[in-house]
Amino acid sequence: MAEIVVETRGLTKVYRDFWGRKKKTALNALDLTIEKGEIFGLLGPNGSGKTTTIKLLLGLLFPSGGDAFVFGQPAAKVEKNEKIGYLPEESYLYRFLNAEETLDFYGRLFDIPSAVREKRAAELIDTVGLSNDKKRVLREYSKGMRQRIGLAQALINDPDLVILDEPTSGLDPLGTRWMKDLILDLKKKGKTILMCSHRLDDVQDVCDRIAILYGGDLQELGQVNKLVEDQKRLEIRATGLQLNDGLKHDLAAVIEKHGGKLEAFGHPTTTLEDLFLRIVDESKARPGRRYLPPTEEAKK
Ligand SMILES: Nc1ncnc2c1ncn2[C@@H]1O[C@H](COP(=O)(O)OP(=O)(O)OP(=O)(O)O)[C@@H](O)[C@H]1O
Repeated sequence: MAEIVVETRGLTKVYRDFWGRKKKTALNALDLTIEKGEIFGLLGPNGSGKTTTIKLLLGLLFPSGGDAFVFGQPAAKVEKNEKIGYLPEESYLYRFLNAEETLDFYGRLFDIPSAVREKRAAELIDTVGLSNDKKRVLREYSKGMRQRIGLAQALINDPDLVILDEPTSGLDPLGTRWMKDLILDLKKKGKTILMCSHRLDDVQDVCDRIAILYGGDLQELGQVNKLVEDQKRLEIRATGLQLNDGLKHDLAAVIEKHGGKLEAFGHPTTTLEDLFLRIVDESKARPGRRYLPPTEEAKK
C-alpha cells in the first residue's frame, strides 16, 4: 500500500473575531489523503479555503475541529516541518539579501551543516537558473526571479513534501514551462507535491489528482485525466492520412453503422504554450523577423 503523506479527517476551521464570535467557516470537515509521490492540486475560487488548509497542515493555524496529519504526525507538531518545503504565494524573502545569502539564511534555520548548506545552495541556484544573478540583492529581482529564489528556498532542506502556493504566478511562458518541468522532476525524485493554483492549464499539465473547494466545502476529488474525460464522446486519431471528402464520408458511414454520429473531422490543435515555446526556440536559433503575411493566394 502506498505511503500516506498528508491526511485530514473532518478538518474544520472557523475564524473567530476578537470576542470569540464566529466570523467565517473557512474550511468545513475536509477529508483528504495524499500519497507519497503524488502531485496533488488544491483548487477553488478566491476565499474557498486553500491557504487555510495549507496553514493548518503546516501547524501555523489550529483547527476548530477534525484532525490533520503529515508524515503520520499531528500537523501541530512543528518538527515535522523539517521535511516540508513551502513556497508561499506572496514573497516574504529579505529584499536586502542576495540569492546566496538568502539560501544560507534559510539553511541555517534548518540547522544544515555549513558544508552541506553551501553545496546545496550552489546546486539550487543553478537548478533555478539564477547563477548569473546570485550576487544581486532580491530587491532588484523581477517577479519571475523572486519566484525562482522562493522555490530554491523551499527546497533548501531537501524536503519530502513540497507545498507550492501559486508556483507559476508571475512567470512568463518559458518560466512556467521550466517550473512545471521542475515540479515533474521533484515527483521523479519521489517527492510529494501539494500545489494551489488558479492557472488551471498548469494544474492539468502536472497534477495527478485534484480537489476542488468552494466555500470551504470539498466539491470534487479525483484523478485529473479521469475528471476531464468526456464519456459521451469518442476521439479517434490517425497519422498518414490527408483530409478529404471520401475519407470523411467513409468514416461517417462506419460511425453511423455503430450507432454514432460524426461530429468533427479535422486536424487536432496543439496548445498555445507549445506553439509559443516552439517559436521562441526557433527565434533564438535564427534571430530576425520570421513572420510573413499570407499571400493573396493563401487568403482565398
Ligand atoms: N484571519 C482570518 N480571519 C477571518 N477570516 C479569514 C481569515 N483568513 C481567511 N479568512 C477567510 O476564510 C476564507 C478562506 O480564506 P483562504 O485564504 O483560505 O482562501 P483561499 O482559497 O486561499 O483564497 P485565495 O485564492 O484568494 O488565496 C475567506 O472567506 C477568507 O476571507
